[in-house]
Amino acid sequence: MDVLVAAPLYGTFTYAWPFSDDPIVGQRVIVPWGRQKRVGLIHGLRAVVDGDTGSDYDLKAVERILDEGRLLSAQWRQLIEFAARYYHHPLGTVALESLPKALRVLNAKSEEPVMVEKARAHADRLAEHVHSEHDSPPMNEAPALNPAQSAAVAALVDARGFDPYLLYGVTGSGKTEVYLHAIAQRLRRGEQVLVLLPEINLTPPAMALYQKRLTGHRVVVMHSNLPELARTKAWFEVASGKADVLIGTRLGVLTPMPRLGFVVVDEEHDPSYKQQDGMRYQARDLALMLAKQRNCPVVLGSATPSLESWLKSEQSAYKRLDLTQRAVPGASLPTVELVNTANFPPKEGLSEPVIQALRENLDAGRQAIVFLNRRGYAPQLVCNACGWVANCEHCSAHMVWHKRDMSLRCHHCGAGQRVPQACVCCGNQDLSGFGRGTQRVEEVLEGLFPSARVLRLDADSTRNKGQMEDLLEKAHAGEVDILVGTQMISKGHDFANIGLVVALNVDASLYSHAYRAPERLFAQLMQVAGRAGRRAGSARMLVQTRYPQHPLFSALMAHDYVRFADSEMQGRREARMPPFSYQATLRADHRHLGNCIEFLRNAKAFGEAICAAEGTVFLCDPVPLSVVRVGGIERAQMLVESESRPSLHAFLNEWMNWLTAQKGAVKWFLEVDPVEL
Ligand SMILES: Nc1ncnc2c1ncn2[C@@H]1O[C@H](COP(=O)(O)OP(=O)(O)OP(=O)(O)O)[C@@H](O)[C@H]1O
Ligand SMILES: [Zn+2]
Repeated sequence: MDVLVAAPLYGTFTYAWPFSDDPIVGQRVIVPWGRQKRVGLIHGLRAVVDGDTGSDYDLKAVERILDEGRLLSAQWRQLIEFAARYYHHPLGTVALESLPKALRVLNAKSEEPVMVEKARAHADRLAEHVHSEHDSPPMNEAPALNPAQSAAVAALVDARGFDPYLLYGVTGSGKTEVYLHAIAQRLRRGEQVLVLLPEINLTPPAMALYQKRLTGHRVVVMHSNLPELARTKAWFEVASGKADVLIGTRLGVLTPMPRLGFVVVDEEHDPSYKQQDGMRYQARDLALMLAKQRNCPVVLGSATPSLESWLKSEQSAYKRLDLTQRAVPGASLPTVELVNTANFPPKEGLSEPVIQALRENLDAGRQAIVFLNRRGYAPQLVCNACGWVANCEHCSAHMVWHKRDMSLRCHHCGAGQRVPQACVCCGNQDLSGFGRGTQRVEEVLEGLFPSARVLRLDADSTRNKGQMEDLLEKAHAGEVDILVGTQMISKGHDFANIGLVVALNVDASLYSHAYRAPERLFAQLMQVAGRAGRRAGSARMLVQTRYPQHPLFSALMAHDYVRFADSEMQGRREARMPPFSYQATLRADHRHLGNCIEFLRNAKAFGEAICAAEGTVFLCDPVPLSVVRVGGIERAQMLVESESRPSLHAFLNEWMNWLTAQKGAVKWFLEVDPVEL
């Protein structure tokens, strides 16, 4: 019998079956694995004929059966198989790592953790799902839809079979309301619904809203920060078909949903849908594949769609649903103003017009957002005498100064240390921070507006359990006057009283060499602008920049996504960049960069031999990553491109055969559709 095991090896492993009950594909078992035991998943059955091969006698036997019946359906395996194939990742790893930990990791005594039985029993106890066309769930407190929303809902309710939609709705246009109405109707047909959100911090408000509206239905949430038991319970509820709606971050897409009938991907443009380690999948893309396999409609929603999705809608592969107005009567998009820092040099990061606007906004009793995408106090700690800069010992990066806990921290490898009393080079005690992060801006704001309640929301202030919910609740309850934060506060949240948004530090991304940087910056600025003016009353956004003439800003000031997308698309088309070409990168990691480069050169030479005849796939030269060393390991990569997706994958298949055969100390991995280059 063929068993999948989580191991960085391609293929299945064959074991003997010593039990009288028949094995079932999709059942979990315990198998011996070297000197250990591991959870395996039965993937295929094959009859071993007596004396068939000489190796039969050393075929190890399955030790225990973990599930009474089939745990994982053929439908689920179909998606997992697609993902493994498409991302060229070992199937066993993909399959097992998509499960909650309790279902794939044995306890210290090599037994299944008790948690699994608890979670399973919990789901068993839940009432069997019943539905009827007549028991319309009461949509409590739902506002009456406007005509554009109604049209969108009608399309999504009527959709049958695989049918992708792009819900292009400006910020605050009531996309959530469209999802809710469509979902309520689809639930009446007994369908299960998957709702993907890009970030954990968006799940608590979504959960509260969905539960309130969809009374009588079971709504569960799944993300990587859930306690293990809660996640395992949620998994069984969804996989048994007892839960009706799954609200999840990207890992939600890999959860089995037997009654799946509708898929929603909110904020589809968001880079967080891309997994950045292990199998580097794009959850939005997998959600589309899922909908295709399950033959059901899927809606991608955004005010700033990814160029990939926008192109599909232009080619009519996705049907577009437009919401062009804000939903709340009297609400309007903020006016966007640029503050030229050449004319208004910032003091401590804030220019005079910004300070003035903050003051007026406070006086008007409204909340403000100050957005900058850099956490910590200062990105560098410098000696004012000799110019020494605190660098990470393990990475080619500066240490970030975190003033609250007097530490220096590396944002690449996580290394931390106390701030030195004096320069380690010359002994001078005059050290200062260069540049500013959210903590420093928070401090500056507290100094400027002593009576204002300033609150910081970033990865550091929300590290402890429940902290993020508490802070967001405060912001929603109006117990905060100025919110300082990273992209965490910039998207999705429906704040009621934001009268002003200030964007700082945007210039670096304006002229970044990364080809997706403008797309990302534009989306970020549109999204954070979108937090303002969501109820009646006017609102402003101020962007501090040295380059006010940049074309990105004129589109931003006009809230004109389409103009921006058109011009960006034009550039990509001319340069044959995605979405007009398909890419993969091969990364190599080793203590010495030279070894990485040599490995990649060999891979390139072999790759060129494969594709020489065809000429449809192009291999670029290996290059070191911009942050070359992280945690003592040096990294390099090479890009592979093709204008044809099938050609690229045909090439990658062959290339993988060579790569997997390589022995040596260089660690490598392949990334398909990379976002960071
Ligand atoms: N038809 C309606 N009438 C009145 N208010 C509405 C209506 N539809 C939605 N709203 C309200 O409009 C606000 C914004 O809606 P929602 O959060 O769904 O916007 P969104 O399109 O998801 O925006 P974003 O892209 O910025 O996240 C919410 O407070 C919502 O309750
Ligand atoms: Zn480091």
